[in-house]
Amino acid sequence: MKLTEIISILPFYQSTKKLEEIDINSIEMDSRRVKASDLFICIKGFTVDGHDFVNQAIERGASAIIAEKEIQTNVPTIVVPDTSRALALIATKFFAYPTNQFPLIGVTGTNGKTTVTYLLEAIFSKYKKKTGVIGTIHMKIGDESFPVNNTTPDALFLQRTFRQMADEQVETGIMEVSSHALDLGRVYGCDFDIAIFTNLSQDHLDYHKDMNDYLRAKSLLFAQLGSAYADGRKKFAILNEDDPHSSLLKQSTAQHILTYGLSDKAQVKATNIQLDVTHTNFTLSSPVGIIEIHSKLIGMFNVYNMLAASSAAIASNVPLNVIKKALESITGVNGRFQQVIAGQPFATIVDYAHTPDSLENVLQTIQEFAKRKVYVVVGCGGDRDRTKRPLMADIALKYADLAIFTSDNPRTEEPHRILDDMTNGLSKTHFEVIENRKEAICHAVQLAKKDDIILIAGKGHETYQQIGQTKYDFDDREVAKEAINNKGI
Ligand SMILES: CC(=O)N[C@H]1[C@@H](OP(=O)(O)OP(=O)(O)OC[C@H]2O[C@@H](n3ccc(=O)[nH]c3=O)[C@H](O)[C@@H]2O)O[C@H](CO)[C@@H](O)[C@@H]1O[C@H](C)C(=O)N[C@@H](C)C(=O)N[C@H](CCC(=O)O)C(=O)O
Ligand SMILES: Nc1ncnc2c1ncn2[C@@H]1O[C@H](COP(=O)(O)OP(=O)(O)OP(=O)(O)O)[C@@H](O)[C@H]1O
Ligand SMILES: N[C@H](CCC[C@H](N)C(=O)O)C(=O)O
Ligand SMILES: [Mg+2]
Repeated sequence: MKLTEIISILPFYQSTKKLEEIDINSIEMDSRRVKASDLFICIKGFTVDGHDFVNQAIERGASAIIAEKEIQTNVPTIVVPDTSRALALIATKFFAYPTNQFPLIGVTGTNGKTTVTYLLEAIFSKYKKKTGVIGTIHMKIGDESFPVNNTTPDALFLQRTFRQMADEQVETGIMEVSSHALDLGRVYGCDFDIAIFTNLSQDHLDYHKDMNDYLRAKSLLFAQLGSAYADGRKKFAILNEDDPHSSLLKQSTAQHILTYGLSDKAQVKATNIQLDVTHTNFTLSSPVGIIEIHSKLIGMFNVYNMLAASSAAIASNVPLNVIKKALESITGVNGRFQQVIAGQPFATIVDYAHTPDSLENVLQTIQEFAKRKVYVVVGCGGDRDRTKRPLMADIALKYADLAIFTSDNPRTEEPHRILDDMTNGLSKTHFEVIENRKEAICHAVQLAKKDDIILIAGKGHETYQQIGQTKYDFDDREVAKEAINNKGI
C-alpha cells in the first residue's frame, strides 16, 4: 500500500520531507522485526522508547518512520501527537478494516472476562458460527489456537489477527478487553458491536491512579460503541444491573442497553437459583422468553457469567434453546474452579482467583459445601498492585482453617518482600509462609484428610512460574497431582 494512502487516515500529521510515492510492505512497531520497505512506528514504552531504535529500523530497511518528534534521518518521518493511536488507526487501514467484516463482542470487567468469552465461544459454535477468540489463555480461530503474551494484545497484533479471522471466514469475534488495553489505545479503531461489563472491584492499582481512573478506562469500551445506526446494525451495551459501576457505563454509551443480574430491574434475570457442589440450576428470564439452565459450572459468580454471555447471545438473535444447550454442554473452563482428581479422599481445586473479589467469591462458594477443613494456598504476583496483597491475605484467613502463603510469579520483585506485604499487619495467625510454591502445595496435600478441601489459587491455567525474567515450567494441577501420588493414596 502507498504510504500516502496509509497515513490519509491520520487526523493530523507533519512530514519532514515531501512524500513521494513510497510503497509500504508492512508496518512494524518493533525495530527487530523490520524488513525492507516497512513503515516503522516509534512507541514510547514502559521499558524503552521506540524512538531510540530508529537507526536499527532504517538499517534493516525501513522506508518511512512515524514518530512523536522530528528525527534526523534520510527516510521520511511523519510526526504525530500520539504514535500509539496513530498505530491503531494505521493498522485498521492497512489491514482493510477487518472488524467491519464480522460482529465483534468485547468483554471487560475485573473478573469473569475469560469465562464469559469461553461461554460465548460455546454458544456461537453451537449456533454453527465460526468463532475467533482473543484472551488471556490464547488466541483461537475456529479450532486452532495460538499463544498470546497479553490478555488484549497491541493494536498491530490485533488488526493483523482480525484480518486473518476475516480471511478465514470468522462469523463472530469475541475478545477480552483489559483496562490496560483501553487506556493504552490497543483497541482504538476496533468496531465493536457488543460490549459486555462483568463487574468492577480492586485490581491493577499499580497502573491506574485509583478506582475512578480504573472505571474510566473500562468506560472507554462503551463509549467506543459509537452512535451510528445508518447501516441498520444494532449495537448493545450489556451491563451488570447488580454492580453499581454500571450506572456510569450506562451514561457512557449512546447505544441500546441490555441489563442482566438477580435484581428485579434486570432485563435478563436469574431466579430459582440452586447452587450445589456438582452443578448450578436456575431459571433465566429474558425479553424473548424463559429457559431452565442446568449447568455444571459451580458458584454464584458463574450464574452472573452465564447471564452476561446469554444476554450478548440474545442481543445477537441466538435462539434460547441454542443458548441452553451450549451452556449445559460446558463442563468447566481451563484453570477455573478445576478439580484435580487423583483418587484422593479430599477435594483439590485449582482456580485463577488473583484479586480480592475473586478470591472471596471462590472461597464463599467453597465454604458453602465444606464439610471439614479448608486449606488455601495463595500468593500475589510481583510487579503488580501492592495494595491488593494484604486484602487477599485477609480474605484467605477469613475463610480458611489454614492459609499457606506462597509465591505467584514474583517477576522482578523479591518473593519474601511480596510475602511481607501480604502478612504484615495481619491480626489472625492461622497461616504459614512457604516461599517455594511446590513445597507449599505439597504441604497442603500432606495435611489434608478425608473431606477436607484444598484451594490452590492465583495461577489457574498458567503453566509457568515467572521468577525474574525467566518463566520456569510450573503447573499447579500437575504439582498437586504429583504431591497426591507421592502421599501414596
Ligand atoms: C506494562 C505494559 O502493558 N507493557 C506492555 C508494553 O511493553 P513495554 O511498554 O514495556 O514495551 P517496551 O519494551 O518499552 O517497548 C516499547 C517499544 O519499543 C519497541 N522496541 C523495543 C526494543 C527494541 O529493541 N526495539 C524496539 O523497537 C517495542 O516493540 C515497543 O514498540 O508493550 C508490549 C507489547 O505490546 C506488551 O506485551 C507489554 O505487556 C506486558 C507483557 C504486560 O505484562 N502487560 C500487562 C500489565 C498487561 O497489559 N495486562 C493486561 C491484562 C490485565 C488484566 O486484566 O488482568 C493485558 O491486556 O495483558
Ligand atoms: N463474574 C465473576 N465475579 C467474580 N469472580 C469471578 C467471576 N468469574 C470468575 N471469577 C473468579 O475470577 C477468576 C478469574 O476468572 P476469569 O479468568 O474468567 O477472569 P478474567 O476477568 O478473565 O481475569 P484476567 O483479568 O486475569 O484476564 C476465576 O478463577 C474465579 O475465581
Ligand atoms: N492478567 C493478570 C494475571 C495475574 C495472574 C497472577 N498469576 C499473577 O501473575 O499475578 C496480570 O497480569 O496482572
Ligand atoms: Mg482473562
